[in-house]
Amino acid sequence: MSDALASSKSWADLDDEEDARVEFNDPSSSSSPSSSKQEQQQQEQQQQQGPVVSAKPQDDAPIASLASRISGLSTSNTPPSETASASAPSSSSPARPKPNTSNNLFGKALAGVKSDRASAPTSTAPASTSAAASASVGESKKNVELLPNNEERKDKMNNIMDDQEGGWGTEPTTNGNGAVNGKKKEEVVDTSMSDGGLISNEFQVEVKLADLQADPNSPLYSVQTFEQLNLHDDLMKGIYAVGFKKPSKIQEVALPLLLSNPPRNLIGQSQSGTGKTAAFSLDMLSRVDPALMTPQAICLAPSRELARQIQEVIDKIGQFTDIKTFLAVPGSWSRNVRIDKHILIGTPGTLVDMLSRGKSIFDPKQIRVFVLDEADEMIAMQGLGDQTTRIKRMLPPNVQNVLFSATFNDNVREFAERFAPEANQLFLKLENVTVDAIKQLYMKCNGEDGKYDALAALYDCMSIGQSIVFCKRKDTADRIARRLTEDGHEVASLHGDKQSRDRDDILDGFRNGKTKVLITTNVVARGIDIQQVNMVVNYDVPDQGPAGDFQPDIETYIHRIGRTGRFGRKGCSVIFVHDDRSMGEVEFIMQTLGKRMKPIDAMNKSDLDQLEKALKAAMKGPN
Ligand SMILES: Nc1ncnc2c1ncn2[C@@H]1O[C@H](COP(=O)(O)OP(=O)(O)OP(=O)(O)O)[C@@H](O)[C@H]1O
Repeated sequence: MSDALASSKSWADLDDEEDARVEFNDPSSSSSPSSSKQEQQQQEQQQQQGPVVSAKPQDDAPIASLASRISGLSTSNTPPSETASASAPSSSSPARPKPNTSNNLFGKALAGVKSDRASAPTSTAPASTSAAASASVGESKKNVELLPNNEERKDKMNNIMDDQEGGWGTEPTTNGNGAVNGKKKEEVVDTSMSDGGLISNEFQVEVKLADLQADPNSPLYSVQTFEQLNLHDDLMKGIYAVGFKKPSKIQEVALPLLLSNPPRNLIGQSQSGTGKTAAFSLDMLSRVDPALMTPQAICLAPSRELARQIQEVIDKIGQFTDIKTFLAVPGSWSRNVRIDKHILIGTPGTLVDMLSRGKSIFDPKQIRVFVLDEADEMIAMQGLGDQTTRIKRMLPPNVQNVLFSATFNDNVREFAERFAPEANQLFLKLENVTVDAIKQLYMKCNGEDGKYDALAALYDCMSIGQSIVFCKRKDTADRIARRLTEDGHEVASLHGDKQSRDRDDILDGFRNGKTKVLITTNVVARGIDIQQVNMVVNYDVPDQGPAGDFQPDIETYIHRIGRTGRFGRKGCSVIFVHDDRSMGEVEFIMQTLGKRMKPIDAMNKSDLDQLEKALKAAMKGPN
């Protein structure tokens, strides 16, 4: 294939697609929006408050200093000299912030109940923009503005492609302790959240985390223990119950920032599968007052599947508290019934519906914490941003806004800073955004039809553990699922045109291991955490749709491949290339992320053998 970006017929054919941002419809079918136009007009007529201004800046220097010692993260409060300094581990702990028990709004919350808390930091240095964070923005600007076809890109591509010799299956791993391939293992931890929960998985995967969490270069590394994070005893019991031994980097750095008082906004970025959910869940669980029987925290997610998953995590970590959760998704609530649970987890359309009924479902003025998971998607102008902003305007001005995602591109980042003013900020440098344990491959296919043949050839590999195949369009997902089934393979398909109940059943079937291969759209590209997924196939290169000139959608690529390689596990991703344009797009992704992808041939036995070996190794965990 040539380097040129010749547009192909199959590409031009996509022009008539409806841009749903999340997934693309078969043009002949209709989609069902979560709130009707009429209801939206009613909601728009409602009186709305001005933009939220949040907590005053305060001194987070000890925490910023902690962040700066841990490689990969930069905070808005980190002086340049510290950010540039070594990433060596330190045994010293930062001063622990103390919840402000005199604060009326937060005084009775769980965070304030524990008596033996350390003092809060006292100085009042204002927040500043991190030099390291700015540097990473500059870098990403430089990369993202370019599409392939210039000299700089070619040079960079040559460097990336030159680096492709050698095997890619099971190379030995070393860490800061000198352990090689797990020889120094002390403990075996099963971190499966599915264990003992609503959904149990017969396909248990064991992983040894001790070495990874002792490696300063790992996003799972921390210098502290959960015990040092000043959490309530009942939440500590929950953490032990789910099997967490040590916080990840994002948990260790974000939690003190989230829990300090007065509450302050936070924008947090961390790689996929590094434990962001537990970080914001612990914040919400710490801040609500169990004695007050009304919603006090809202967590929004872009899909019902992710909202359900987050609810499950909160319920498990909060199982020793009296805090109750409510799932706010289409079909889960009644117009006549007031909600008396403490934490709402839901999708924006449903929350808009609920709030359009004034205070009859719940009183928005009681909300203290507003969390956006997958925040870049939730505030994106072309995405769910409208609804999210409308919800926010109905909340009290001093609500704590918490925005988490694995990706924040430059545009979204600016918007996030306006959405969550004066926030503590934790951003990754572009080169750290993807998880190294995910082996990224690309596969040349013989035209659009050849993609199906390649997928069928990969089936045996895909069913070694569990796999997710991402398509651009819902009808493609259905079509290839049907063909694979007719060809004797067991697969399920999931997308937004399915009934809610069916969607739940299909994902549960996949989560508990009954289905090994899930063919889907971007509806589960983000957030879904199924640890035994060891392979992701990008059947179609993700693109930005008509609004983005069909350019490659780097963020979606990162989230899709992030469905594997969760919390220290290994995984493989394969992206299909079927013409010059898709090749150019894959090169662009490699260039932007600075990561090589190895070519692999579905018809080459040796390649498939290697893939099989890598996938089997990935099933056993990181070691
Ligand atoms: N401290 C910990 N120790 C062990 N396992 C953990 C810890 N924190 C989280 N996990 C596990 O790591 C997995 C990934 O966590 P989570 O789903 O929160 O990732 P995430 O950062 O939100 O990813 P994404 O960006 O894809 O949404 C989960 O299975 C969770 O149970």
